[in-house]
Amino acid sequence: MFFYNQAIRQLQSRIAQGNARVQALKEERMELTRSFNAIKSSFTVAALQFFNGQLLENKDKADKHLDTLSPYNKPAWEAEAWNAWEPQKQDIHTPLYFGLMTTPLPDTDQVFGIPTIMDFIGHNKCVIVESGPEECNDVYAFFQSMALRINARLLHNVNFTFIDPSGFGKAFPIARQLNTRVDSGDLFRLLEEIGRDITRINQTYGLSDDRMFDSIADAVLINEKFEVIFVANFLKDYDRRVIEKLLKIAEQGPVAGKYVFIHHNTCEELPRDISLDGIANAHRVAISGDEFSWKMGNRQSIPLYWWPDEKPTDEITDLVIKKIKSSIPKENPIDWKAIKPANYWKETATQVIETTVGISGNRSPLNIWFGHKHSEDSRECSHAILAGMTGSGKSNFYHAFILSLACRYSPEEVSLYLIDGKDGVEFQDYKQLPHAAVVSLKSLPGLSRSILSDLTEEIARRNKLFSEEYGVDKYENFRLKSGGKLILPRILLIVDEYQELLEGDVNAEASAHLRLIAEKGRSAGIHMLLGSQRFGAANLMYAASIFANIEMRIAMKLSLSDRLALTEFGKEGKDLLANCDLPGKVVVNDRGGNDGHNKLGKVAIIKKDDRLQVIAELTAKSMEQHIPPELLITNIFNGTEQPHIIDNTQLAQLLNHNHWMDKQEMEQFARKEIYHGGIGEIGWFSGETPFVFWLGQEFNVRGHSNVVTRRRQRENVLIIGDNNDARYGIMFGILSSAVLNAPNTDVHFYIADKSIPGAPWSNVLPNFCNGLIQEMKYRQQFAGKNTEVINMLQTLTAEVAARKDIPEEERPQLPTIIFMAADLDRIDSLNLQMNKYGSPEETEAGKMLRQVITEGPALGIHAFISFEGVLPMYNVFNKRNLEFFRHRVALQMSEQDAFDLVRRREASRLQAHGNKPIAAFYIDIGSNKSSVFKPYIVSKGMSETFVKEIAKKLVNG
Ligand SMILES: Nc1ncnc2c1ncn2[C@@H]1O[C@H](COP(=O)(O)OP(=O)(O)OP(=O)(O)O)[C@@H](O)[C@H]1O
Repeated sequence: MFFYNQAIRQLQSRIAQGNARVQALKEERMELTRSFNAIKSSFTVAALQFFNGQLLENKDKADKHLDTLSPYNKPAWEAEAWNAWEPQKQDIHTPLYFGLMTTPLPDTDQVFGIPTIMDFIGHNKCVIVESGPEECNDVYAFFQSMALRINARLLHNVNFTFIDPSGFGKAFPIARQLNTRVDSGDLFRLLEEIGRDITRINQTYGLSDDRMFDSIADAVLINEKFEVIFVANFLKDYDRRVIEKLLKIAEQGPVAGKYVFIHHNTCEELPRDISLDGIANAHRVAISGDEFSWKMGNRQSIPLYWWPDEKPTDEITDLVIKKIKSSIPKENPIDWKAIKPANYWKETATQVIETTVGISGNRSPLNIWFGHKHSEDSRECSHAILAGMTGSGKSNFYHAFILSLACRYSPEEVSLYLIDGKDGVEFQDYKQLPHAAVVSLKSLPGLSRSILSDLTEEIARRNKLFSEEYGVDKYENFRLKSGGKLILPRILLIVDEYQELLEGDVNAEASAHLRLIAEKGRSAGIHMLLGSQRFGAANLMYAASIFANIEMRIAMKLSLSDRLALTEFGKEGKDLLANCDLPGKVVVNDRGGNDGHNKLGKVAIIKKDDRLQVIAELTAKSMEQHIPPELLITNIFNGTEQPHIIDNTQLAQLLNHNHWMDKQEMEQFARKEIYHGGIGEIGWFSGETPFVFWLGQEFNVRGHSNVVTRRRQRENVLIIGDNNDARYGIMFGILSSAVLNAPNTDVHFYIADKSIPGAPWSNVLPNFCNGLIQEMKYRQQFAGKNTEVINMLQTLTAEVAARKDIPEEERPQLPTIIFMAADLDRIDSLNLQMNKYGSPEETEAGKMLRQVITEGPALGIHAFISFEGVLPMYNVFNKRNLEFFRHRVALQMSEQDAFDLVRRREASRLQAHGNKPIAAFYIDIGSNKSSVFKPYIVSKGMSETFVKEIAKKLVNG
């Protein structure tokens, strides 16, 4: 019995044990189900289907299903899938594949596996991966994979930061292939920078847990990017400040679009009062030994084994990155919204000129302004500086800025001086812009400097005018006091590549001018915007005083070294600049770079066609509105090219007068200051029948070198030089000017041309005679053959004799005679002959020539004689005949010849800057006035156009 009882008890106990085991198994199963259900919530439908057993039951079906996954979420890096992959816009919120999870199925020897996919972007999550020291490399491999998957997901909208103080970056070989935040080497500073960025983004866009970075409209995000921060071997070589900062970023970052992956090496102990468990928003995984486990929150439940996503091969990494880089950045260019023509020119520049160039932050306008704002604590902003490396979008900035300004303000309000300091032709299209007073392309530094000097003179002129005539001390008060009676626009000087101005500036002239404009420009209503690759310039003197007056700082993408070395912005501005990684992104600060006033924005892009259309509309508007003609003059200067006579704004005044000016009008025009569109020739008295002939463009903005002849002795012109294109260009300029001085009743032409037949320049003078002079019915004679030239001299000497017989008081009525003769040394009978004593003597024909030269000018017959060199000249003239030429023009020649001809060394140094542009020297021996200029070019098409233009305007009116 006892035996049975004992057996029964044993049985009962085994039953109880069995029951307990069944109960335990039941509980285990229930726990398993609960856990799986919990896991389900973070899996996509795709994953669930595997979970439901399909992976095991039907491998084919499962494989098929795998095929439908996008490469982003496909386990393993399959070359085939990524080869076919096209980077394109996608839903950034879909979960991210991050490894394979397996678990042994209860009661079977089968293993169940699912791809794990975590909610990431937009889910306020960070990731903490724990590992022992042995598994560090597995974690780094996993991070590499994550970085590449995230990059493939977010394409150009993400930046990465890799932190690896103990391994000196070894953990992240992929870093060099991705866009990374610039690391100055100071980890704490880097994290501080990220922290400030988070604050700024939260504040700019009003972000919170309910309204996270990813939910802001795409359009607003044009200025911002997601950022993913990978942290290797956490705790080894991380100091306390860094740890605290990092954990804060991990917690706070996701709202502002900054996500952190931390690798926690568990062999390093956390400081006692710091716990990673405190990070509520972490996905946590652990890699320990050969067992991987998945924790849901803090709960360790079922034995799940996590196989982290493997590192992609180098080939796949290269392939994916290459595809991303060559895809077009998904950035939203901002369209330049033109103001409607009906709304052009509605603003006045009395206090400020201000315009929008793009948008900043949460869609507020990004403005650039100059002047004095009485609102906003009465601030002034006189000048601006813009820095951006090549490709940063500087050119587009200029276009957007110039044109939106030109649409808002009429040429009576704003006048532009545009200088392209380097080789660029950026401002080419603005030659037609009615606001452009000066457009200078490919300028030689000397020219650019002269523009600055021009502006400093204008400052002095304006300040004098304001104080003496209006009793005020600044532009704004002048505007108010003058009540619009005197029109004086604000002037804005824009110099691209301003550092070029300082090239070869031994006397620091440019620096001195810049300083003066910087300090004194504001009161005169003269502002400047200097642009360059970087803010400073090596040769800039007085930089401190210049920059102290440049309140507006504009920075686009800068080279790393320039950004780190910046002093023009505070800490905040420098941080913000890290965001300027695409063309058009810009940081603007209108308070001298002070923190708290930076705006990160994007410049609107304006296409070339739109640009040209706006310019055309503005030009048309300037015609309708009867803007004073002197405000519409554009002085064009192209540094390396010869100028065309059409670009001569003084001459254009005569041309645009639509009929020849009468003597009084001419006198008025000639005496008007060059700055106001006149010739600046105060000694012009119409009683002396003066004529003005232009030779070429001076090496300054407004100047056009000219010869003014009067009816006095010695008023002849010599033109010497072996550059025939230039020499004939000068003659062409003289003849064209003559036509503009007076109608056919008042000028006659005698032209003798002995140029080498067939030479390119040989038809300049005949063409002129046959074309313009004939068409406009000027009396003219042309001599090409030797005998014709001799006959011409006879006619002219007879004319001299006849004029002498006319009473003096009647002589002013006689028409002016222009006698132009080229290369007369090619006529033997004009060359000096040796007499029997061996000294050179004039021939008969030579004597006639001398008579015309000596007696002609006082009688209104002026000779314009040209030779290829000083020697050929001495074949025809005695040295003493030279004194009858008050006006002398020389092209590059030897020092000896230069002294002989123009008494100055300059003529031997004309081409010191190189072959282009060709330069010439003019001197008035009488007054010692001299100038260096670029002779006009005679290109056939252009000259004909010009000639036709003259005929059309002056004859037909
Ligand atoms: N605001 C913008 N938005 C979008 N794209 C822009 C913007 N600004 C410029 N880009 C693009 O960037 C490229 C470079 O622009 P841009 O020529 O203005 O730069 P840059 O700094 O003047 O360069 P470079 O000095 O080489 O002339 C162009 O293809 C242009 O279309």
